[in-house]
Amino acid sequence: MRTSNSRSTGRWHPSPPLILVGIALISLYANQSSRPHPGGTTVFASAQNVAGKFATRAKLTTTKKKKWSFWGNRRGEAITDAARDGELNDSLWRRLRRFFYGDDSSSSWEWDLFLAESRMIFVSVIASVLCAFFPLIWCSMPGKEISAGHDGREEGEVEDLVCDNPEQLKAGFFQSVEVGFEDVGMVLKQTKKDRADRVILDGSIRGRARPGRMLAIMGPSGSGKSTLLHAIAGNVKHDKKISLYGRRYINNETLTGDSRIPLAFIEQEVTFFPHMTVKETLDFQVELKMGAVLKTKEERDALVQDLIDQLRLTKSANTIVGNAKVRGLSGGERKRLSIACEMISSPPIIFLDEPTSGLDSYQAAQVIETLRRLADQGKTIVSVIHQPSQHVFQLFDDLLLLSEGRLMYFGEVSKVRSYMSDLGYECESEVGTAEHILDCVSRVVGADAEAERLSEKRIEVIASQAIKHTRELVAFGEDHTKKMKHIIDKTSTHPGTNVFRQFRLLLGRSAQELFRGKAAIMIKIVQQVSLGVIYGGIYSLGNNQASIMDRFGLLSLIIIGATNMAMAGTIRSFPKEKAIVSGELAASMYRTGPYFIAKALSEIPLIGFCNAIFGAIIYPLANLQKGRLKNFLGLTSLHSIAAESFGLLIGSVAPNSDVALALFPPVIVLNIIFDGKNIAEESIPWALRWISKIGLVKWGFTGLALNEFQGLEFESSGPFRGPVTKTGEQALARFGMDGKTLDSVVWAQSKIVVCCWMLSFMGLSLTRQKFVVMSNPPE
Ligand SMILES: Nc1ncnc2c1ncn2[C@@H]1O[C@H](COP(=O)(O)OP(=O)(O)OP(=O)(O)O)[C@@H](O)[C@H]1O
Repeated sequence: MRTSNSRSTGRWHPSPPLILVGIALISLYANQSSRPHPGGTTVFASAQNVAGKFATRAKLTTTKKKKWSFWGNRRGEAITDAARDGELNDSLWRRLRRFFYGDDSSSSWEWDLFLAESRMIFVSVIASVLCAFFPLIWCSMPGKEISAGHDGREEGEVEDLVCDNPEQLKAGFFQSVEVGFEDVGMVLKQTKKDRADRVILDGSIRGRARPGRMLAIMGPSGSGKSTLLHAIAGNVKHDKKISLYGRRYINNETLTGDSRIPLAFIEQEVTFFPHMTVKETLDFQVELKMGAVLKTKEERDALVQDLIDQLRLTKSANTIVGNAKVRGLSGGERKRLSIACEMISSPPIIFLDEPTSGLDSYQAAQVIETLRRLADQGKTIVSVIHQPSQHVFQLFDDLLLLSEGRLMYFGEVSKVRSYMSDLGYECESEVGTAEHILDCVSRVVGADAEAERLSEKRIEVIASQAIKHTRELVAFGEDHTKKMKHIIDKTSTHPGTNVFRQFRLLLGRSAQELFRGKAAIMIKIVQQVSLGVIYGGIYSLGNNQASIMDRFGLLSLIIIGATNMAMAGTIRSFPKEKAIVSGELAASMYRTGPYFIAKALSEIPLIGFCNAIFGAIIYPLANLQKGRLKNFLGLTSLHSIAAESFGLLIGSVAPNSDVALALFPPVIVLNIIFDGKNIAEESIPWALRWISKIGLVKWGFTGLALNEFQGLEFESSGPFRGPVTKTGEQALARFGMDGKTLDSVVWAQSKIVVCCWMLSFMGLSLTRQKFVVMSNPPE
């Protein structure tokens, strides 16, 4: 544990990977739009190219070893000179004119080219601002601070406690931890002026959780239990309508409002990759979290076995975790597995939000007994618990009782029954304590008015007594101006192992999940076979004039179908995975880059296999051009990868699966409209032309059309559709595909894949959870 008196500024800084993503995107854009020497421009050169577009000095290096230097807007002239000298090929000029003007016929092209370049400078500046500085702008918006600065304290009063590695958590300051809190309140501001703000926690809440003890937070539904648990942990999700205040202490030291206590937080719903066994899940997490500390496999295996034994998971060690669709662990075992995962770095404090929800009484007792054993080892345990049995209730040491956001009791579990009796709310002998106290603090609604009034009065009495009682019981130092501690837990921002190991582990997990999901694989195979048979049964391509239209129709259907399947599949499945991955990224188990690459690579074999099945059926049945099957498989596979990346992008930026699914239809419709044959490039409105450049369907269709039509010859026999077309090249010219090459298609699809990954990476980074900072309680 390091300490320092410097206070962190707490502003978000654009991380180097994000800046690189921005630069790379602009470079790709530059390469796409102004490549003076196709194939000769390096990424470095295009990055410099972009710098030139920012009206700064730029040098362009080509493989021809020619060097040009020019200043800002002289670049247009330089390109003009180069073009005059024959250095600049004609297609760039055409592309520039088409992109910016919609035609390429003007003869005053030198001046126009200069204008076009100037516009590109403008577009590039906008793009650069959006790509590279958007994260900075976004995170600088009000409420985006993620660290110190909101507690109203002077500089120098805060001491940073920097925790660098998991071993440090166990030593020193965090070895044996008491967590205290007082005057905790939360108000939900209403946006409509005529409505009063809603009090969720009333500011009367105080208590402490001590090492070796278990604190239960109880209360009727909606009383604020989960909110309080998150508020103490520093985990309340950012919402500009929320105002949170209070004070928190660790071992009697005051914490800053933005400190997140280094604890294990086990949420109500924990999701795992369903096809991994208990042991595989723990192996994976132990290696990622503790790889740097536990260097040998024996050490890691020993920790995994220890966790399995402690959490009583021995019998199910080789059972898959499962989920609602796949049969696996029982609910209680899954809960204990989630505790085991959180115990890997041996945190001294464990917070749990309703660990027994959805479990039968036997399983609930097993989970709480497990927690009891951990408390007996010296851990500090705080758990929200809902209607516990008497046995489970008695396993806890302390109780914090809430009703309607107000404190009703804080103290020992063993004393609460007599405490309520002393207040005049005697419990009948046959009623359990937990049941009785919940009855005491629950408002009667919908019964007769008298019962409602009495329950209201009872809550008032208990609440006012609780404030007095707790003030006597829980007192923290009154000197609130003393130095505060600001916890910087670097163990939660740095993965425990290097990127190559992260990549290897993530690749293994993705592949395992994919290939063990036999039902999903079967569905994909059946889809491919049925589509192949349907298309093959309808189309039988000959060489007459009508076969030209048939070919274009079939290829278009193949591409639209492949786009639909790949994109929709990813959009449906990724949000579920994102829930797990976001948690793991937030816990900094690994970086986003290795995750994306591993995910994409793991899917390639299955994509290739499915396309091979489809190709093997459709090719002979539909009588597509012989000798082009290999290219066909490569192009459809690349297209599926691109469509999956696009789906990944939508899944990453969308806040939930509903939004992701709502985005799918407009995206696919736009793709189909701009697929290269539904609207002529010249007729596309200027502002929308970029869509056709990044159109998935367009590039996929172009690729298949080039592969199929090039080298084909058609008979002059009917039925006729317009003038006689003799060669495949003439047919391609109908849709403006003459002069295009398969290389350009592969290049464009690869750029789409890379851009989608990068944007998904940014999406995941930007949608990372932020938390509300606790301010000082009002005086
Ligand atoms: N961010 C928020 N925005 C709107 N309402 C909120 C927010 N956080 C909490 N609330 C409201 O505060 C109240 C308390 O919620 P909380 O989840 O803490 O209750 P609880 O006691 O844990 O309930 P349960 O036992 O049913 O889970 C609820 O009415 C909830 O709707």
